[in-house]
Amino acid sequence: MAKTILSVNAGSSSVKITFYELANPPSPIVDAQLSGITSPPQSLKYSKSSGDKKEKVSENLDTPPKAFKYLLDRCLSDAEISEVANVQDLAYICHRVVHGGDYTDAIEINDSTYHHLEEIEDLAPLHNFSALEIIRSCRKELPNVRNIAHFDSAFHRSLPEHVRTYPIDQEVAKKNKLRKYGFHGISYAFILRSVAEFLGKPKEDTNLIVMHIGSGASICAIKNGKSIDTSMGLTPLAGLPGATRSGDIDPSLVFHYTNDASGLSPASTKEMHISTAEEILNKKSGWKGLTGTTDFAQIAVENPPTANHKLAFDIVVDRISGFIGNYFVKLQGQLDAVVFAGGIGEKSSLLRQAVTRQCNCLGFDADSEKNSQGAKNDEPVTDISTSDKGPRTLICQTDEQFEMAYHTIEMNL
Ligand SMILES: Nc1ncnc2c1ncn2[C@@H]1O[C@H](COP(=O)(O)OP(=O)(O)O)[C@@H](O)[C@H]1O
Ligand SMILES: CC(=O)OP(=O)(O)O
Ligand SMILES: [Mg+2]
Repeated sequence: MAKTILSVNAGSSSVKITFYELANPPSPIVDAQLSGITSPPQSLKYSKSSGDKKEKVSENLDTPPKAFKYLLDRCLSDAEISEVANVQDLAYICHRVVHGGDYTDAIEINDSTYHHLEEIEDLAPLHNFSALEIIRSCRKELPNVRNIAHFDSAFHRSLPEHVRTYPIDQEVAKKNKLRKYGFHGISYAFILRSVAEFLGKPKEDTNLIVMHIGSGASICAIKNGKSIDTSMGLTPLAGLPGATRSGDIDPSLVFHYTNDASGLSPASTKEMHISTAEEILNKKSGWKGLTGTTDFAQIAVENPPTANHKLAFDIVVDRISGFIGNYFVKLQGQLDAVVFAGGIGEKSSLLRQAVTRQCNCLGFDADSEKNSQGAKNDEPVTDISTSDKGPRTLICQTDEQFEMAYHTIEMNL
């Protein structure tokens, strides 16, 4: 029996798991995704070679660990895919861990690396806590399987010092590890490889502005295959607004919003401590704070249902365009392509249209017909540019689970 590899991607609004045959490149067997974790009802998308289907979920799976357990049981109990039924054949479980602190590459989890990850959990409690809980349960339930942690922050190891440093007292900054880390790096690594291949260029010669726009949204400037700036910071709160995250605001705002900004949020638990300010800016802001919905498909429509829906759309377009202008300058206009990715970047033609129109003066544009047709089904990269000249406008169907499986095999552990 061939060995298998499982990739687990616990995001802010979804958990996605994929089983692969352990081969180079890894070949997918089954993929199960649960979305709507922050806004019930949750829905399950289940895909294998015989086709895709959507399934209703009757249990309330409102945390990533609950969703992971449900998805795993769903795959393991599928009699049609005998390849994954036997957990003895599972060689690796790859885990997406958003914050990797100073780690610059993926690592195998053992007692010592696990404890180190627990120590840096406080840097991003809202993100790392769930991933660590999933890792803990895998180590306990499947003790013979090797667990590999892949970090969103690792891709940004190349950020220049003047970009990653905050202008604050450097003694405090060093002691408390306060700097820009950046996230969505597993996705950026997949996109860089796929786009460089599509353009027929070596990664080392490729310059891109890439948007990963999903429930969490960020943007990255890639120069000669390396991240030179990105919009998220110490935590995934900085930069662009997200489904429930404010993105950049004046930091003083929190003290005017609530008198109790530094108090413990009622959402804190014995194991996970978060302040009221963190809770408000991470969970109660973004387009949910503006409109009440976390679903961007209800906001990116021709006729928005309320003025606040239109405002939310305009804010997102404005903030994205601002970063594109900034990164265009940092790349000195030497740009091969502008890339849209992530749940929203890949699916919302309206968002792509509005952003490319706003940035039209930089020499790239989207063809309205190609843009409305969107990403081609089985192809990672689709070109939606208007002309053959200038930087390409691309959609990339990013795949963090694949990237983790691919990189695990590449690491040759
Ligand atoms: N057709 C669409 N138009 C606009 N937004 C969409 C569309 N389809 C899905 N989305 C949005 O994509 C987001 C989820 O993106 P995804 O990258 O999967 O999120 P995450 O990984 O952060 O959980 C949700 O906000 C959802 O509403
Ligand atoms: C880093 C981050 O925001 O991740 P996600 O978009 O998956 O929530
Ligand atoms: Mg995601």
